[in-house]
Amino acid sequence: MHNPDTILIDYGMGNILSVKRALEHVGAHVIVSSNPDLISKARRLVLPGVGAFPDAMEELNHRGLASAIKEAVFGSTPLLGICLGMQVLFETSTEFIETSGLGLIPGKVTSIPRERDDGYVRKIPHIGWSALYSDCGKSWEGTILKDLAQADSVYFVHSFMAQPSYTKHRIASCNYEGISIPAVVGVENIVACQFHPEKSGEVGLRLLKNFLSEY
Ligand SMILES: NC(=O)CC[C@H](N)C(=O)O
Repeated sequence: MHNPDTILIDYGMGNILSVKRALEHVGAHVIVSSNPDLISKARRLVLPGVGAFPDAMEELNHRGLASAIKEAVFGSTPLLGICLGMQVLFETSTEFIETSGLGLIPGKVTSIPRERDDGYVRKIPHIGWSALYSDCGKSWEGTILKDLAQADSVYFVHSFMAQPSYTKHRIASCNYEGISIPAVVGVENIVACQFHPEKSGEVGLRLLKNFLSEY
């Protein structure tokens, strides 16, 4: 039996319902909350997000959620960040204007480069299914990717990419028109994915189920 009470953090930045439905489908008892007290005491947290980085940070800060999330994470609460909810875990982003993030993962968020060395211009945003592969041959045991196969595909929608400062924090990447994009990162009790597990069919659901069992 999974420990109940996964708190899905509501900070006004989209896609809450589809993430809630997907988590419930794999057996989670989900509470949607924007209450800093509840969040700082959660058993497990999910931080979703769609939109722009500066807006997300503004919401997290003025609702008192940035400090609640940090308190929880420093107290070893497992946290899953999804898409923009992954990017805000990093130190800074250059989306629109350089903005500080939560700083829980060393590294920065920068735009996906448009120009390739051979002159080809990438389509931005990166929208669609891309295959995951292990970074530096790292094992996926004990992570949200447990039991997934190399080259299983997941659904991405983004123009920016989060780049961990340390390769040890990279768990999986995808190759988008010749550039390697970090797709899953992990630091201790934090794990985060750039793609949308709630839009990634069976593979996405398996990954959410792994979050409940492994974290
Ligand atoms: N899908 C999104 O909300 C994208 C998040 C972020 N603005 C990015 O472009 O990477």
